[in-house]
Formats: sequence, structure tokens, C-alpha cells
Amino acid sequence: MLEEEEPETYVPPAAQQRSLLRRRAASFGHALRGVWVALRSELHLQFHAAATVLVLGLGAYFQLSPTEWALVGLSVASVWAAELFNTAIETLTNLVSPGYHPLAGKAKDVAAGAVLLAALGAVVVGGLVFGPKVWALLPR
Ligand SMILES: Nc1ncnc2c1ncn2[C@@H]1O[C@H](COP(=O)(O)OP(=O)(O)OP(=O)(O)O)[C@@H](O)[C@H]1O
Repeated sequence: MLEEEEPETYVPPAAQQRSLLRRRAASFGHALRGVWVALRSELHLQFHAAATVLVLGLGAYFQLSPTEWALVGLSVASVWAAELFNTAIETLTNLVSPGYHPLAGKAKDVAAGAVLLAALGAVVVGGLVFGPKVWALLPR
């Protein structure tokens, strides 16, 4: 015999919207906590944080154009994103494979490779954007 379906409780659209917003706010909080936890435990990220402050300060000093800011911002964000993914993959790998395993090593090496490529891209962008400006300041 078919079970009778329970009638759905009516939730006013405004209340639905509120709970949706609350869930989004909670997800945002979890994401920020992820960045903070990684920042506290990972020396690489602390280095990136210092480098980010330096780059933003240099950008303000040299009054970068909007396009230059966009390039620098994307580069900085891509290094942070790669480093956070790397940390997540390292953490998961340590969880599922605390002992030695070639696949665990491969996962970590590939994740580290992503960070390396993002960092190389950022160095190229940094050199192209800031290089000529710093060069022009050097005494001749
Ligand atoms: N469980 C494992 N099995 C096999 N090889 C591993 C394993 N763990 C680490 N390795 C190898 O050692 C390298 C360094 O791993 P490790 O976990 O120390 O990361 P790391 O790059 O030093 O990062 P961090 O400095 O953030 O800890 C890996 O890239 C991988 O080649």
C-alpha cells in the first residue's frame, strides 16, 4: 500500500530567503575559517601573506593602473588559491595515507607543482608590472 505523503509545511518566501542567507553566511564563515586555519599552520602561507602586503604597498606607491591592479590581483589570488588547495590535498593525503605510499607522494607532488606554476606566473607578472617602474627609480 502506498504511504500517504505528508503535506509540505508552508514556508513564507521571506523566511526561505532568510534561511538561505543564513546558510550562505555560514558557508562564508567556514571558508574564512579555512583560510585562517591554513594561515596559522602553514609557513608558506605566512610568507605569501607578507609578500601580499608588500605587493599591495608597492602597487599603491607606484599608483598602478586598473589593468595592472587586475593582473597583480589575479596573480596574488591564484597563488593563494593554489597554496590553499595544496594544503587541503596535503591534509587529506595525510589522513588517508599516513604511511608511505607512491600515490600519496604523487598527489602531494602534483599539488606542489600547481603552487610552483602559480608562483612562477606571479613572478612573471610582478616582473613585467613592477620591473620597469623600479628600474626607472634606480640612479644612473
Ligand atoms: N605519505 C607519503 N608517501 C609517499 N611520499 C610522500 C608522502 N608524504 C610526503 N611524501 C613525499 O614528500 C614530499 C614532501 O611532503 P610533505 O608532506 O613534507 O610536504 P611539503 O612539500 O614539505 O609541504 P609542507 O612544508 O607544507 O609540509 C611530497 O611532495 C612527496 O614527494
